[in-house]
Amino acid sequence: MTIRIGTRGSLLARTQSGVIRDQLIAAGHPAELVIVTTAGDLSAAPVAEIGVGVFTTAIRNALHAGEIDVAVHSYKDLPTAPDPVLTIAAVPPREDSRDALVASGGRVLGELPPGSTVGTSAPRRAAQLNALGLGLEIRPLRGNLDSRLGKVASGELDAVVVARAGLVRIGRADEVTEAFDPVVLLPAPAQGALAVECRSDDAELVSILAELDDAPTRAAVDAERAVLAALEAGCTAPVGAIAEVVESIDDDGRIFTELSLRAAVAAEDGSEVIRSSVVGPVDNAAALGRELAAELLDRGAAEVMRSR
Ligand SMILES: NCc1[nH]cc(CCC(=O)O)c1CC(=O)O
Repeated sequence: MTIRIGTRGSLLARTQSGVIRDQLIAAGHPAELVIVTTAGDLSAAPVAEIGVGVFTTAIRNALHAGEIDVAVHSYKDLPTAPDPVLTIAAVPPREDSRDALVASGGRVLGELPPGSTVGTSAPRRAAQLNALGLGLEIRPLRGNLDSRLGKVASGELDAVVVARAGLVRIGRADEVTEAFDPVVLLPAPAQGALAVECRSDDAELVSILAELDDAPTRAAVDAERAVLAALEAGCTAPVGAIAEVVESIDDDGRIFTELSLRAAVAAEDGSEVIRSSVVGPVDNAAALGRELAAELLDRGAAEVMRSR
């Protein structure tokens, strides 16, 4: 039986799903891609308007209906609410989580004069860019990566900000003019990670896919998404979060691993940014995320998010 992998039709989606297909085939499991058209592919409106799940609902529906066996999602596009009949059977090793600038003339952010136009539709990116106080003009941006980059090449925009992982996957990482340190621009929860999903009752497939899972990436993403869920925010919220498994040394000089989590909530005009961080056990990642979200809420995160 050939495993049918549902994917969006964009170059990015087909490429990342193709990697999973190839890994399954290499492990002895015949697999093929099935293209599924999603609302996000049919509309050019900002995601904040067309709603959460625009890229993933149609693919999940195809899984529910048994038209496909596996879905490969960009993890950051998945709503935080779990689907009752589906399971994320694998979170493969994460690609670069950083946001990246692609600017004309090979410029880095600091070389863009006030008034420069920077394309992004993510409120999170707009908020954090505005908070830098560089006088940049943030412009809406949608569409596939190719058309986004085209707006810089054509001169319509001075720069765009996109996920570096996407450019790596489609082989265009060389066009990045600056990869942002998370201190400057905190990425979206789960940015750069994939979620490989199937029906929970498909036990054989669950165990086949589990071979592709990377435990440190899963822990990081669980923590980041728990922040988002606890803030009751979605993928279009002005919330950034990044977690990493790090090595620490205890009082007796023994090395052990911990999960380091940072998050930020920003007002869209950049007038306020609340940042916080926490370090804790790797095996309770979601609890760490909830702990950090509670601290952000204590410090006024709900008001800051509402201000957009
Ligand atoms: N919201 C669209 C989206 N979903 C996933 C990626 C990039 C790849 C990733 O984060 O895994 C992108 C494009 C972008 O944010 O620039």
